[in-house]
Amino acid sequence: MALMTAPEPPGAPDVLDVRDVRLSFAGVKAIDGVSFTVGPTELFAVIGPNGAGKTSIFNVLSGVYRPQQGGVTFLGADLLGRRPHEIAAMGLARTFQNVELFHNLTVLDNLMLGRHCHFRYGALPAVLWYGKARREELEARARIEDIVDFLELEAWRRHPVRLLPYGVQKRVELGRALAMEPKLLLLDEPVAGMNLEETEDMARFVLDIRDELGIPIVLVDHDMGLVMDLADRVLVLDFGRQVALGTPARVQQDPKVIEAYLGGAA
Ligand SMILES: Nc1ncnc2c1ncn2[C@@H]1O[C@H](COP(=O)(O)OP(=O)(O)OP(=O)(O)O)[C@@H](O)[C@H]1O
Repeated sequence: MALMTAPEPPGAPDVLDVRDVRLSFAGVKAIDGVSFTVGPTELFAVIGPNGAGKTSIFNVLSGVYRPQQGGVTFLGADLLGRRPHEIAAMGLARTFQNVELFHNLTVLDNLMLGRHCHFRYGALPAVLWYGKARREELEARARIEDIVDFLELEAWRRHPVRLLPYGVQKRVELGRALAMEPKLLLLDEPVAGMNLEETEDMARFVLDIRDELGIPIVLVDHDMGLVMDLADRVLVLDFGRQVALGTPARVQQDPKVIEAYLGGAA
C-alpha cells in the first residue's frame, strides 16, 4: 500500500527519550520526575487517574508547556524550547481529547489541511511556478486518498465533518495527523466518549498504524482495559509521579499500581 513506510532495521535507536521531566504550576507538581523512551515501532501508553499529569506530558512533548527541569530528545534532536509548529514539522503529530477539526469543512479538506506542513509553495509562488505547485497538490491529493482508504472513510469524504457520527469525527482527526506523515503519533484519549463498536474500530486502526505503517505511537488514556490490550509498554502516573513502567502484564500486577490507580479514581 502507498502509505507503507520502510521497516526499521533491527537495533534502530529510540525515537523519543524523556529524561527526568519536572513541571509545576504555582506549586502543583503536574509532572514530577518522569523518564521513559519510545522505540521505533513501539505502541507506548501513559495511563493514570484524572489529574495524574498525562495531558501535561503531551503538552511538553508538543511544545505547549516548557518544563522547569529535564530533557526531551526526538529523533536525536532536542525538543525543549521549540515552538509547537516546529515540533510538528519535525514529524511529531498529535490528536486531542476533544475533536479539533474544521467542522464546516469536508473530510477531504480537513485532511488536506493536515498536510500544510509539506507545502513548499504559497499563493504567490504558486502563480509563478504553477507547474510545481500543481504537481505538489496532486501528490498531496493522492496521499489523502490513501489515508481515506486506510481509515475506511470513503463514504464520508465529501461530507462536512459536523454531520458525521462522533466516532467517525475522531477517525478524521486521526487521518489529519497521518496526513502530516508523522514519525511519531501522540494520541490523547483516542476512544474517549465512544461506544463499544467505535472503540473497537479505533483500537483496530491504532494497531494498523503501528503494524502496517510502522509509525510509533504514544497513547494517553485512563481506560485501563484498552491500554492493556494495545500497548507494548505502559507508564503509570499518579499525582505527576511515575508509579510503574513495563509490559501491561507486569504493570497490572504491580501492587503500587493496584493501590494508586485501580484502588483510586479508576
Ligand atoms: N495550565 C495549567 N495551569 C495550572 N495547573 C495545571 C495546568 N495544566 C495542568 N495543571 C495541573 O496539573 C495536574 C496534572 O494535570 P493533567 O491535565 O496533566 O492531568 P491528566 O492526567 O491529563 O488528567 P485528565 O485525565 O483529567 O485529563 C493537575 O493538578 C492540573 O490541575
